[in-house]
Amino acid sequence: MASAHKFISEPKTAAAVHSGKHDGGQPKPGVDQGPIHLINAGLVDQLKELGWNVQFDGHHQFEEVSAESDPPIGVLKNPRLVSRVSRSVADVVGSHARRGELPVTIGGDHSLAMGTISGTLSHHPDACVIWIDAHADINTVETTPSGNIHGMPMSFLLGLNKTRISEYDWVKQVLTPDRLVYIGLRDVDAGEKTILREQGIKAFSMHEVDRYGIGRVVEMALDHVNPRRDRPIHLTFDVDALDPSVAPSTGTPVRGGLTFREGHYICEAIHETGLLAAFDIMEVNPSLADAEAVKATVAVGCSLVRSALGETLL
Ligand SMILES: NC(=[NH2+])NCCC[C@H](N)C(=O)O
Ligand SMILES: [Mn+2]
Ligand SMILES: [Mn+2]
Repeated sequence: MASAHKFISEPKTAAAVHSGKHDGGQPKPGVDQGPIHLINAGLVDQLKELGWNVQFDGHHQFEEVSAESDPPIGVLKNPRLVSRVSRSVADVVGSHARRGELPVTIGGDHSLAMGTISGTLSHHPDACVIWIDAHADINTVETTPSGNIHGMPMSFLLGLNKTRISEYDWVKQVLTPDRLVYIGLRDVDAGEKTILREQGIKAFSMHEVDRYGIGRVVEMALDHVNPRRDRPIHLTFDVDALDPSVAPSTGTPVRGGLTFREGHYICEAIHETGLLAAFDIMEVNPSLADAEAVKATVAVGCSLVRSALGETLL
């Protein structure tokens, strides 16, 4: 079919690996070191071996915002730092996308998705978002139980906050609830459940993964956000979607998660659509486990990126 795969008629060959060294969206130190570990594990060369022309931007040195000059706004913690870092990530991802490259962002905490998704949508306004996570990260200023902004990026992207925080005015409300789908959820706050219901947002929790199997779930997720398979896809993957036995070194682990294969299957299946426009791997925190568990988490982070960028088993 000529029209079905418009977006892939020119296959992408250039990947821009972008390091989101950032921890301001949550309280546990170390998640800003995640990208250093993935790069040191050889990710760039691994992608080159897959045939990609890889440009590594280096570890981004974000503007410093000292804790003293960043008091909470309402309940939001580190609000200026998170906003400024995400904003510069949006610029970087957007400019790579405009050059026809596939931006791969290595986090860092998941508040960065405010930036990565804003960047993707600035170039592909019709893109859809597939969000792989134990958490929905859709708390609003009104519902957040923690004030940690890594639990909130989706509320800003969808314009759900009733309280205006002018620091976040740059986040344009370009995504619509029908172009978002979740897979892997199992720790969703009460306020978030209400939002998902009221906004009619499609979510496949671990319950649906158990019931239908991951193959059917990915197909149903794509049918929902991408019925004609013509929308560019932004795939954002929080490693805590995986079971803690697979990815132990992360800030908010939740038992009962995706298996190693289920996680990789998602990435492989999205690659097969030919529609992948941007990929994020988030929340690897190398300081929360012993050396062996850290190594396993970093390795799985790298292999998820490889799967999303076309590594196959045969
Ligand atoms: N990106 C993450 N790991 N998010 C965890 C969010 C946890 C909780 N729902 C909160 O709002 O604080
Ligand atoms: Mn997350
Ligand atoms: Mn999570």
